[in-house]
Amino acid sequence: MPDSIPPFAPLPTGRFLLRPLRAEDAAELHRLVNDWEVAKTLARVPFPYPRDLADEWIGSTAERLAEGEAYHLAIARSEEEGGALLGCVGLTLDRAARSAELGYWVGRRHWGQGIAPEAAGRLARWALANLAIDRLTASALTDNARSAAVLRRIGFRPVGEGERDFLSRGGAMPVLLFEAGRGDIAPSATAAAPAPAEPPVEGGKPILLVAAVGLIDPDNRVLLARRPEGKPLAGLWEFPGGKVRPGETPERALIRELKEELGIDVTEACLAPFAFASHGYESFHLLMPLFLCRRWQGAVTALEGQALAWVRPQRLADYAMPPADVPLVALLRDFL
Ligand SMILES: Nc1nc2c([nH]c(=O)n2[C@@H]2O[C@H](COP(=O)(O)OP(=O)(O)OP(=O)(O)O)[C@@H](O)[C@H]2O)c(=O)[nH]1
Repeated sequence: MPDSIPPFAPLPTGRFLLRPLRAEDAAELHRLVNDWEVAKTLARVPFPYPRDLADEWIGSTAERLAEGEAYHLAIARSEEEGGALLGCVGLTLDRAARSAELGYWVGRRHWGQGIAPEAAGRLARWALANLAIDRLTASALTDNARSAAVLRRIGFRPVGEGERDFLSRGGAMPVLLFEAGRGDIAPSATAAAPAPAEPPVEGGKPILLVAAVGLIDPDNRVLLARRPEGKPLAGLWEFPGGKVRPGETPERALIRELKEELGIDVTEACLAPFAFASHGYESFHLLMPLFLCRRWQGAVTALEGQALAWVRPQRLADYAMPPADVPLVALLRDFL
C-alpha cells in the first residue's frame, strides 16, 4: 500500500483506553516505571529513571506519532473512571520491512488484571488492520515467563532466541523472539475462527461461495476496499463483495452487498463475468467469481467504515491482498 499516515484516534479496548501520552501523565508514568520490577523487563528504560526523562519521553512520543514512525500510547482508565494511567503499550515501525515491534509494560500496582494482553492485543489488531505492515515482532527476556505468556495469548509465535541491550541491566541480555502475522492474531478478543457457510464435506473442506466485483471508473481505476479490524485477514485490500447466501445467485449477492457496503445501485446487466478464484484457505475452500462493472447509480461511499482506494491497474501490486486474489490481479492488469 502506498505510504500514508492514518490519523490516530484513541482505541477503546473494552475496559481501558489506549490514547496518546500527554504532559500531565509524566508524574504518574515516572512513579510506575521507576520501579525495578518493571524497569528490569524493559530494554530502553534506565534504572533509576530520572523524573525529567518522563517529560522528554512523552514529548518525543507525540512527534513520532505525528510522523507515523511509532505509536507509544498510554493504557488508561476511561475518562468517566478518572482516566488513571496504568501502563504503556507501543509500536515502532520498520517501513522497509513492513513490520512493527510491539512493547508494553503495566505498573506493578495494576498487575493481575489481564491489562497487558487486552491492551497489547488491541493495538496488535489495530496495527495489522490500519498500518502498511504485514508482521509484528516482539521480544521478552528469557526469564520473563509472564511477558512470553502475554505474547502467546495474543497469538504471537516464538521464532527463536537472541540478545538485546538492556539499559536497566547495563548490557546485553538473552531474549526470546516472537512474531505474528494476520493469520496469527485473533480478529477480536473473543472471536473464534470464521464459521464457513457450508457444512464440511467428507474428507475435505467446505466450499465458501463469495461474489466479488472489480468496479472500474472512467479513468480505468479499480476500486479496492480494506478489510476492517475485527474481520479475518483485516488490513488486506480486496475486491468489494461478500458471501453468497443460500438461494441467492452470485449476481443478486453482489447487488445486495454493493448497496450495503458502498451505497450504490447496480443492475445485473452491468455485471460482466470476468474470472474466478479457487483457493484453499486453512478451514475452507474459497470459490469466488469476479465480475467487472463500469456502470452504477449513486456515489461510492464507505458505509461500513472501510478504507477505499481507486487504484490504477499498474499499482494494484502495491496493495497487500488475500492470496486468493493474486492470480486475479495479474489477469485484471493484463486486461485493463
Ligand atoms: N469480498 C471479497 N472477499 C474475498 C476476496 N478475496 C478473498 O480471499 N476473500 C475472502 O472471501 C470471504 C468473504 O467473506 P465476506 O467478506 O462476505 O465475509 P466476512 O468473512 O468478511 O464476514 P461477514 O460474514 O461478516 O461479512 C472472506 O473469507 C475473504 O477473506 C476479495 O477480493 N473480495
